[in-house]
Amino acid sequence: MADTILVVVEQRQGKLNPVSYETLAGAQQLAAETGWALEAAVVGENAAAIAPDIATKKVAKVYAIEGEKLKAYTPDGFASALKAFIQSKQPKLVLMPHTYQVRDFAPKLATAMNSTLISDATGYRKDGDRVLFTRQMFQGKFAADVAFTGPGPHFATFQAGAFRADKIESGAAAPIENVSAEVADVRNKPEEVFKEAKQAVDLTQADIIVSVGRGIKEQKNIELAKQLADALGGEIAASRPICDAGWLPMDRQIGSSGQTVAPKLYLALGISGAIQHLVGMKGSRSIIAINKDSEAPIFEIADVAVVGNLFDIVPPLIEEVKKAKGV
Ligand SMILES: Cc1cc2nc3c(=O)[nH]c(=O)nc-3n(C[C@H](O)[C@H](O)[C@H](O)COP(=O)(O)OP(=O)(O)OC[C@H]3O[C@@H](n4cnc5c(N)ncnc54)[C@H](O)[C@@H]3O)c2cc1C
Repeated sequence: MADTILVVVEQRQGKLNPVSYETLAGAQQLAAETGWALEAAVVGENAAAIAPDIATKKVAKVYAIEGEKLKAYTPDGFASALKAFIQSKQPKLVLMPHTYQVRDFAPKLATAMNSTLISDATGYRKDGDRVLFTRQMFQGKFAADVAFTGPGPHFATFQAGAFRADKIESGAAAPIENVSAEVADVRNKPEEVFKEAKQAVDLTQADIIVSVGRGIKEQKNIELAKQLADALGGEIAASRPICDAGWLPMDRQIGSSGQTVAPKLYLALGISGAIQHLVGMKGSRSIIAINKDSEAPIFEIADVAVVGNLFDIVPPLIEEVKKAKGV
């Protein structure tokens, strides 16, 4: 077995899913700590068009795996092509972003290889020679460090926000190898690509998020946070109690049972910082928290901690943002 980490990045319809960069950043970190080589693979139609971008990200090699039976995504097609490829390369570890598509085919792939998948990991840690993967248990009440046993290749997926995409290192253009996929029978009939309901927002793509918690007190006060989000050109989001109360739609919830985000700026208004919330936003590049309780746990991860009453702070803040933007 080669001392190699293989990252399978995700492309859909010729576009790289940006969470792939986060997984690559995590894999680069792990490769640096273990001394293992890092390679990447892109699968499906247009893989060869995506590969050059990945080749600039400090990887030793990129494989573009294409084939007639991979033109449309199917779990059978992807699992079969990757099984043949991974069997031929024998990496120690295969890492993937925990996307809808990956959750669809990765269990099948790992099982087909008599291997194990640790899914939705929020990070990893080295323990001597072992690499432990951290994942939530019991609906986010506990975080467990999980280790692989038995021979590899082993499979793990990383949650969105587990690593920061902007930490990815670039390198000299790595060689690209085009691989003609070996695909066994595809039993699935490709359907239209899954899209979330139209009204659903994809907060993972937002640069700025203003998030409200129970400190906002009443539904009518949500408007204040919306005004701040609008002034900043950001999206509004919330902690679970706000969505449970129906003050904002469920697709705006951040946390272990909501979305995981990593915006450039996360502004938390009256959010205490329960672990179930933190796991959904701790990867944000910059966190500003406004809370009247100086002991609020959110301050442990905040870059800027503002202790005070949000109703005193937010209205003048909106005015200052508007002034600075010349609105
Ligand atoms: C299985 C499970 C899954 C969960 N999943 C999620 C999830 O996905 N997302 C999530 O968010 N939670 C989740 N939770 C709930 C989580 O445990 C917390 O209860 C929740 O995050 C708390 O929300 P909050 O911070 O808005 O409210 P609180 O904990 O009540 O905090 C309100 C904060 O506002 C501050 N405050 C009050 N008034 C003001 C004011 N005027 N100005 C400034 N600050 C003020 C207070 O000091 C306090 O810190 C989950 C729980 C469980 C058990």
